[in-house]
Amino acid sequence: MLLQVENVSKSFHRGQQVLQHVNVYIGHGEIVGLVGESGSGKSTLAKIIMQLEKANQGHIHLNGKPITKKNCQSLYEHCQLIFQNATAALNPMWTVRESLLEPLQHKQSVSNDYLHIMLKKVKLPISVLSCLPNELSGGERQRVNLLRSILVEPKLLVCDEIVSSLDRLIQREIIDLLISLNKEQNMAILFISHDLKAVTYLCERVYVMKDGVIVDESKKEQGVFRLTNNYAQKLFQAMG
Ligand SMILES: Nc1ncnc2c1ncn2[C@@H]1O[C@H](COP(=O)(O)OP(=O)(O)OP(=O)(O)O)[C@@H](O)[C@H]1O
Repeated sequence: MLLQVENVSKSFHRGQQVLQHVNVYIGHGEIVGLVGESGSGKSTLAKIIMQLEKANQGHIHLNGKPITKKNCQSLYEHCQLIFQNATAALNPMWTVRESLLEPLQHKQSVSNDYLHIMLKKVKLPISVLSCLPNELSGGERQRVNLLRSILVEPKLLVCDEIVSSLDRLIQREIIDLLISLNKEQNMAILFISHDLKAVTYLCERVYVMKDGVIVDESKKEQGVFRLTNNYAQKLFQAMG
């Protein structure tokens, strides 16, 4: 097992229970979806997995080892988070080259050849290396963001609504890119999205969250999820 979220609960200061006894697991190289209405707690769970928020209760295990604030360096070597707002994720003062190389500082230096190969993989021209984020389109920025995360060769990529703000064609390209990265590098993906069509296309398994509770889970069989919970069925039926 790559990632195990065990019995995680979270409430913020106002006392509202945002996550309740959440259990989620992700196998090596598995692509798993997490869906649910706005405010159901998906991003909070992503932040707890990445140790950006502290759970009130429960544990996170990576490769069978508990993750804590103290050993989160190993977490960041193996797990990367990308979120919707690609603009906010990139330093506006840094060129694309600087942004791409920054997470690799503690690793051996990366050759230009390797960087060029990887740019090709995410379908970006070499010329973007000298650009600032504001000189790129939204889709290009999200690709830079994705490349920045995959250069460290993570075992798990947590994607929080990464395609929502992009047009359909670019969404599809990014999703197909995720599929090829999953195949080539056996990189597991936790794909958090409102877009149930994208989730059905990309993910092998899905969790459905409602008001901070995982209400259903299903593997994909013959292209569809076999959901049993009433709410989960309605959610997927609504996608048409
Ligand atoms: N830092 C915070 N302080 C207080 N409440 C918070 C904080 N972060 C999130 N919440 C609350 O937790 C609940 C869940 O938010 P969260 O962002 O996890 O939902 P979500 O399912 O990711 O929603 P969306 O799909 O709209 O991104 C919301 O009611 C939100 O207001």
